[in-house]
Amino acid sequence: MSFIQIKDLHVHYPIRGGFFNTVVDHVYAVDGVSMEFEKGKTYGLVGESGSGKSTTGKAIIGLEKITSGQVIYEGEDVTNKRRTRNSAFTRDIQMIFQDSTSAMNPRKRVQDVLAEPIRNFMNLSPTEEKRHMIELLEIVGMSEEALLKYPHEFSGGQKQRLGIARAVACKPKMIIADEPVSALDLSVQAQVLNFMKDIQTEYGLSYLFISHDLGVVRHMCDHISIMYKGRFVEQGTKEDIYKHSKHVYTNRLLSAIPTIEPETRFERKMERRAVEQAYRENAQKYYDADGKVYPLQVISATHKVAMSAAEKEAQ
Ligand SMILES: Nc1ncnc2c1ncn2[C@@H]1O[C@H](COP(=O)(O)OP(=O)(O)OP(=O)(O)O)[C@@H](O)[C@H]1O
Repeated sequence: MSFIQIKDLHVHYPIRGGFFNTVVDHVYAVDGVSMEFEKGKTYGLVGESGSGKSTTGKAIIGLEKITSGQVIYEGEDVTNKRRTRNSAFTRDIQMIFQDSTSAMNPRKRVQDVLAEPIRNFMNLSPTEEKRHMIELLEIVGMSEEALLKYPHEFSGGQKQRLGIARAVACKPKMIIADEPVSALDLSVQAQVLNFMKDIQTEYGLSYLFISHDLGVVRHMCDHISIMYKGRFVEQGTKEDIYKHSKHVYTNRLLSAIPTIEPETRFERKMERRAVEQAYRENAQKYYDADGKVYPLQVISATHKVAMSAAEKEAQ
């Protein structure tokens, strides 16, 4: 049973121009995305740069204005109260970014960074607050001394852990993780990912895991949505996506996962070439959810949509 539903989400950014700086067009960053989240599951959102992944995550949590669509939380429409103080949605849904420190004030010590969500959402005495902060640091494998340090005094992996500590401070139900490990070394990536899995079990968390890397997503996610030009072109379980993908676009992302086995390297290279060729031939077309390819209708300089059902029928 899903506890969050996203219905037909659109985020369009106006493009201004001309002498009077009027709106001349829009960037259709997210263009009709729907998804549902169940408790304790991990959902992957994958696509190449500019496909609209971050905008989707930020729109869900309320950091981007929604042009149209709905966010339903525990049966209630929270579309217009996603960032209101004291709302359950604001407390329960947290976000972490590629560089967690960019979301932390560099002039604040860790104790102030962690205290912020605690003071906003939990009514604790100063002693309880300190105890809670120490517990949070323990959960992310750090000691009490970290409380008096500044964010720049930590390594990349440690900063990501601090970002996670802050995100879980108020026991959220879901974390939207936008490329949480892509700025880290491979070995540190594995540590942070495994750690995220551990706290998921401990807190019963759901994740929306945003990444351009299908290799990382395979490690983490139960359900995967492939995003292309602001829309989902394919959605399914890990099995559906990695074993039975239908899309030329998904195939292209899959073929980009590096292999370390020398015996399959040559076949993979040839496979990649064929997939790349198929993608190039169809790059200007729309990929239907069943894997069929249709011409795009150009409706503005920046926006192209799929043909209507009637037009497909006529094809
Ligand atoms: N504030 C903004 N104003 C105008 N256009 C924007 C704005 N933010 C994002 N966009 C555009 O919206 C589209 C989607 O951007 P978004 O950052 O969501 O993509 P992404 O898939 O997360 O890419 P990346 O992996 O590089 O972060 C892009 O074309 C981007 O240029």
